[in-house]
Amino acid sequence: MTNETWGQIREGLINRVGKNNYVTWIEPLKLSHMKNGVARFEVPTTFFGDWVQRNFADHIRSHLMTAGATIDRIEFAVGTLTAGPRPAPRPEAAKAARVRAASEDELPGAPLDARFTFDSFVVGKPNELAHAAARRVAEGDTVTFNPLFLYGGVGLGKTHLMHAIAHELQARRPDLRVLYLSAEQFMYRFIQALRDKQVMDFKSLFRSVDVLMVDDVQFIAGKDSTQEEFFHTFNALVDQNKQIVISADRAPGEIKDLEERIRSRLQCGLVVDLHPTDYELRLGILQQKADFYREQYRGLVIADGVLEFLAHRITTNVRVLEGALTRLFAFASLVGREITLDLAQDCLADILRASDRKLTIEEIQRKVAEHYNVRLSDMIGPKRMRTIARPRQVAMYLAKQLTSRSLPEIGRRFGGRDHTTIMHGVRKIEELMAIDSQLADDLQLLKRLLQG
Ligand SMILES: Nc1ncnc2c1ncn2[C@@H]1O[C@H](COP(=O)(O)OP(=O)(O)OP(=O)(O)O)[C@@H](O)[C@H]1O
Repeated sequence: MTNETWGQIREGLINRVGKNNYVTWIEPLKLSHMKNGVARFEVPTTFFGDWVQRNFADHIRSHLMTAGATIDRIEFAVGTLTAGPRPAPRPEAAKAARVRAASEDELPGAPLDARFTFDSFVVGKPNELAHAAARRVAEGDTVTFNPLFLYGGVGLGKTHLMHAIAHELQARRPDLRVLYLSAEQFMYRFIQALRDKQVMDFKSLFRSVDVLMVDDVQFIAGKDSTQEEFFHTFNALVDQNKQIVISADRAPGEIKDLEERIRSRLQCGLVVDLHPTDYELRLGILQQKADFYREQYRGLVIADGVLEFLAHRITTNVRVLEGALTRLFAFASLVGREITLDLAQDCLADILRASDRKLTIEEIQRKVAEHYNVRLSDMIGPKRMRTIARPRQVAMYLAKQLTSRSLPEIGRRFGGRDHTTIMHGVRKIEELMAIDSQLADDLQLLKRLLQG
């Protein structure tokens, strides 16, 4: 394959990586040679090569393979043409390319996943506020809250919502310069700019955007100079009334080793929580994905009750839920069978087992404390009055019933109590349940809440 042929086929990558990324990172690549399963591209800077390697090499490789080439590896080299008819670039040309790589027109964003749109985002009680706030930002008209801070546990849709905002903005307001990247990529770029003595370029690039979206911001906690730079970028953009969207796995106040001034700035806008999914949301997501798979695997039948079973049993996170459904459809199509409950149990045994194990003693303590309106710290503390000791025993009982932890392990999580204390608590609750219907009802409710 020649560089000219590459020039013709590379356009197909626009759909995979998005227009911005295509122009910034794919177009400047020159194919220098392709032999022995290695495709080598010429790039303007080492940073450029590293970035493309990390973010787009897999896409490029699979694109080349689709075009009929056999490629095991993609390599990037700075301005060295080792084969082919093109002469090696002159130093001025390399410099011009470097300047272009950092010029204002190129945004160093991460690729957007085309599947993460508002259309494919299922809204339920746990995420309705985050969704509404994201929609508002995606209108791109006025900056009402700055920053929008989205947080929540693993796999609950933070990245999905951020990509959806970016897609929507690109469609509605193509004039806006929207930059989405992870906090890790922000740091990586910053360090690279320091190393290449291009900090001014870095600063002006990040200050020139209209919307900045930084995913997983907890990553920069404890990284002093990155935090410092982030803080200045943040302030400069807020001063210009440019929209910022941030995501993290926890609330700003709970991110350890984050400078106080950054924490307070992050709290200035709207902080919204993506709560753990509930049964209805999980079922909604499964139904949407199942519709998609029915299209892909025509003729496959999924028995009634299977989706409900999965929504009930897999409560960890949406990524696991999706993975389970993907595996189920793939497996059923391979063996040519209907997707029944039995098939699901067989095929997903490991996921179902892992999901069973996920309930933690901390969650039990939290739920019980909430239910009885006592402090979480009292669950592990020393207070002996009945209003506190009884809920604590309830939590001990549930920990024994709903987790596979041993009595000494449970004891350790209840403030280092002895296993005999836990045993006593469990027995006490068993006795009381038989005579106290209110307590029996409480336990039933708590079990239901905890098991999803
Ligand atoms: N409400 C939802 N509707 C449809 N799909 C969802 C929803 N929530 C999450 N997902 C899907 O679950 C997967 C994980 O979501 P995402 O990557 O956005 O999670 P995250 O919160 O960013 O997780 P992490 O903390 O690991 O970065 C994605 O495939 C996403 O499309």
